[in-house]
Amino acid sequence: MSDGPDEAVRLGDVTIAFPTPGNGVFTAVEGANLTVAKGEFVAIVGPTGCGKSTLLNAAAGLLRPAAGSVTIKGRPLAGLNRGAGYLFQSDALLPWKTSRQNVALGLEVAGTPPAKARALADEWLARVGLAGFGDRWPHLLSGGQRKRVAMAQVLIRQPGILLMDEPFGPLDAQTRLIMGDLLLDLWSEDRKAVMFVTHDLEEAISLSDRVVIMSAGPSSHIIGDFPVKLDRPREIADIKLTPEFQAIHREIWALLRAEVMKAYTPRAALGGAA
Ligand SMILES: Nc1ncnc2c1ncn2[C@@H]1O[C@H](COP(=O)(O)OP(=O)(O)OP(=O)(O)O)[C@@H](O)[C@H]1O
Repeated sequence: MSDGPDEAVRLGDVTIAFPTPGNGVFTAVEGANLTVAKGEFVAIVGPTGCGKSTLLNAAAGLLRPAAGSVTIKGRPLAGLNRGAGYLFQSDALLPWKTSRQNVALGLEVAGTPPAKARALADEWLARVGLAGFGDRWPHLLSGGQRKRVAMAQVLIRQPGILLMDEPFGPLDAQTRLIMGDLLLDLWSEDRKAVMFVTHDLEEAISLSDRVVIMSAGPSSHIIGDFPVKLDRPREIADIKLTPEFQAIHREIWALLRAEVMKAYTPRAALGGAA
């Protein structure tokens, strides 16, 4: 892959450590390498607590690596990654604002005249399947509807890269499928780069162009990088039934399973310190 302009984000030999009580240090991620090209949808999967969110937060500029580099389109990231849009497990809807006001907020803060921001918010609400819900308060929306508003809130700002951390985590299985299809529909319109953290391997494969696997922590790093050559456009429920999907699932699970087992095995049993 070429350097710089074709890259949305590159994490080069990134190490991230957290202070622990008593002047200790906990190295969550060590020497992680990951490049996401423009237009590429990359899923990051790994055992619980391995450092997926930590890596995403480094790409967001929310965490500063102790060693290594984060570059955005070839330029070193200094401070927050302002070209990124974030979607987390819990949404950031303000309860005292309507759906329309929540979606328009980012544009208004950036200086778009309120009337224009609200008109664009209505357009985005329609694109996420919530036409006519502009006056609805967040507490009157279902979990899936709130997630749609949150998606519109992020996408309306036309981010260069989407950083998603288990965005559909709290939703029921059917709603997750529907939201995955919606995400793919919206993504296919202009193919932004996406870093998508999930613990769900099926979700990772069905959405992405590449699945990267992190080792069990601490000092987690990337141990597998699998291209997903499934046809697009994809209908998630259908694609999961194909032999191609099942073959790649088997291949990745063989690696991931071993890491998941390590994450549940006491360190002493692995020969490390207790
Ligand atoms: N601010 C912090 N201070 C200390 N330790 C932290 C901090 N943030 C994360 N960690 C630790 O770093 C490791 C990686 O955490 P992280 O949340 O990135 O994992 P994850 O793979 O996203 O987990 P999960 O799948 O359970 O959401 C964990 O052991 C966690 O306890």
